[in-house]
Amino acid sequence: MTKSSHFQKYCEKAIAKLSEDDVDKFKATTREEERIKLLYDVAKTIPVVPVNSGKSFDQAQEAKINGNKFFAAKKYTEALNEYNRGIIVCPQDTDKGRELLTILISNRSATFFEQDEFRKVFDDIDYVLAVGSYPQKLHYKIWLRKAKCYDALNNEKYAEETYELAIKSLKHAELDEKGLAKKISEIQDLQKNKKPSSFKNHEVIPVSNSDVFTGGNKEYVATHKNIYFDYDPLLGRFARAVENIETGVIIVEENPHCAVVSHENTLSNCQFCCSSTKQPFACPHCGHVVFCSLNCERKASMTFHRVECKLQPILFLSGASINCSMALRMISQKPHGFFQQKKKLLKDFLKDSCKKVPIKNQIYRSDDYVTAFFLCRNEQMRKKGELVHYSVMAIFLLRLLKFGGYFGPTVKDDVVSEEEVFISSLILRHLQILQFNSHEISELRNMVEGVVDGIQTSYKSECIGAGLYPTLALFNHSCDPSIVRYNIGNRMIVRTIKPVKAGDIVYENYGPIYTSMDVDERRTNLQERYWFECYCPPCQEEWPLFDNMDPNQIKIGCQTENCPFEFTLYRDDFCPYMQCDYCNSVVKIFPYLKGLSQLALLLPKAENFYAKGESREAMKLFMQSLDILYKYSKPPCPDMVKVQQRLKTLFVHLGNKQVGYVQNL
Ligand SMILES: C[S@@+](CC[C@H](N)C(=O)[O-])C[C@H]1O[C@@H](n2cnc3c(N)ncnc32)[C@H](O)[C@@H]1O
Repeated sequence: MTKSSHFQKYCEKAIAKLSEDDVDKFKATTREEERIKLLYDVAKTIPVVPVNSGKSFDQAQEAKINGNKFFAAKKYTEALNEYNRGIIVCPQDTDKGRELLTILISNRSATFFEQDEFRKVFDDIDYVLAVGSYPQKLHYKIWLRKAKCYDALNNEKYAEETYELAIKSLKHAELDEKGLAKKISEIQDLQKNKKPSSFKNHEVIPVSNSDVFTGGNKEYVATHKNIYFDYDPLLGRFARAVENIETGVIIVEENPHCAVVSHENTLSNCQFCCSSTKQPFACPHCGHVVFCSLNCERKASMTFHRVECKLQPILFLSGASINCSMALRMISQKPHGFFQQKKKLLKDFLKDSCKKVPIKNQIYRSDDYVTAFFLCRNEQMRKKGELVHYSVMAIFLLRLLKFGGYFGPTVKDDVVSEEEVFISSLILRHLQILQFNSHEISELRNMVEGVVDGIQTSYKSECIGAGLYPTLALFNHSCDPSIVRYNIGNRMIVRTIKPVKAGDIVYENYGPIYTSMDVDERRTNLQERYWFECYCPPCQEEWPLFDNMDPNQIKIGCQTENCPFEFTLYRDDFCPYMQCDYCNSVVKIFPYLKGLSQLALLLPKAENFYAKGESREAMKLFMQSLDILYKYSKPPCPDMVKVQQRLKTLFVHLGNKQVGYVQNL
């Protein structure tokens, strides 16, 4: 929750109404449902204030006029912004509104045509036809535009058919005889005098090793076959490597159990898949969200957005955190019958309360509600009184669901049914789960239009939303992690950022990194946010911050199996042999220095590719360099950090990217 949110203020006010007796009763509760029942009357005093739909015919009309002016002046970016704004706010509940919408979309397709964005022209024409109120007299225009796109893409057969369609549609055009003849001859000229198109398809960068998961993990379907999940009473569940895993390997590719776009990004990123879009598709009923395709619009409208259309702006305006939106989405994305059916199963599971390790022989899938339901809540550590705030929030979210029609049109706000109590109790559990398990969804943004692939350009990673990834949520934290994450849409991709040996724990990172935050701050941060004390090597051994690392220092591990001893050498001051203080074995230093000397050639080459934006080549050389660094030395080491940083940048560039980001359409 933001510091000064309305909700928080109302929440404090409501909680202040509780008597000491109420608080004691609350502390004595053992079940979420009891907590909801106990607090409903107090929590229902928090107002649910309806927000207007965000649709306006006049604003849409104004956007069309502005857009047309920009189009005529060949200011296509500005024209697009206006048409997009008009499309989002245009009402769709009257014939007049739908007709205006189709004209806005058609005009936008003309703008995309001028920008050689032919795929987008096709999508907009499909959109016009799906809305269905485009004036018949104008139909020839969209067929003609579509035919020209086929021409530009050298698709002769479809171009021919579509030109014919344009000619046929001219019978509805309101043209006089002379105008009609002129148009027909114009189209026939286009058919006859085709110039070979110079348009090249953009290179599609492969974004993941699609072969990784074929024959992959049979139990945890989103992970690489060389990962398994272990359990320890102190650490809970965590990931380990079955076999050695090299640097750069994708070890998790996971769709979210649920994902939410943050408030600031609802007009730039698709509500359904979180991808940024320059071609928004509108919700027919509200002007508060966008979709990146008709397909996403339909999938959202048939599931969560059907209910959230009315309630999401209220939730955002309340200032509640994104975890609250996710706790609600975990419900709104399924019909309430689904949870009623699961009720008995969940209650049976809960009786057997230590279901920490997933039930053997069951497939662990991120779309399975039971999987999400049993994610870590650190329930033994939570003080009962702390749940008062979460319970009040769960009741507010339940009331929003009622307001949005989740339980049907006739439910009352001032009373709560058993079914509603059950749903609210699930929300209360979701809030606790999300506190420890949610992940940011991010994209790279570059404000400079036109610079796309040069890695050296100034992209900034921005959080666009949050998601729950039940497989990734099983990874424990280290301040020196084994992985880097990025998103493609709302899909999470996780790659190794160092070589991992068979049997090693594979670590995630929850925010604090040893190179940029000192140990006390990291430990405090992790304790406050995730409720555990960090004992990773950087915390235990107090590794220095990157700025304090000595570039002349090299650490080498003793070669005796399982011996933890490390030698520290200095580049210009070393002896050929060293003896281990721990197991007394003697280690020859020369092979290590020889191994590391390969970097003198490799790293400048890698940097050169990196600077030129040749990311594939740079990636290969940096991965090779990292393997050498880990083979012949041990962290902390400034070269390792630098190479890992480069690799992270290169990997993250394979994910979501938005060029020419425009704030607030
Ligand atoms: C996202 S969950 C990770 C999976 C969790 N271990 C489980 O059993 O489901 C985060 C929680 O795991 C535990 N955890 C994560 N990293 C840890 C670490 N390095 N040491 C101890 N506990 C850790 C903490 O309880 C933390 O709140």
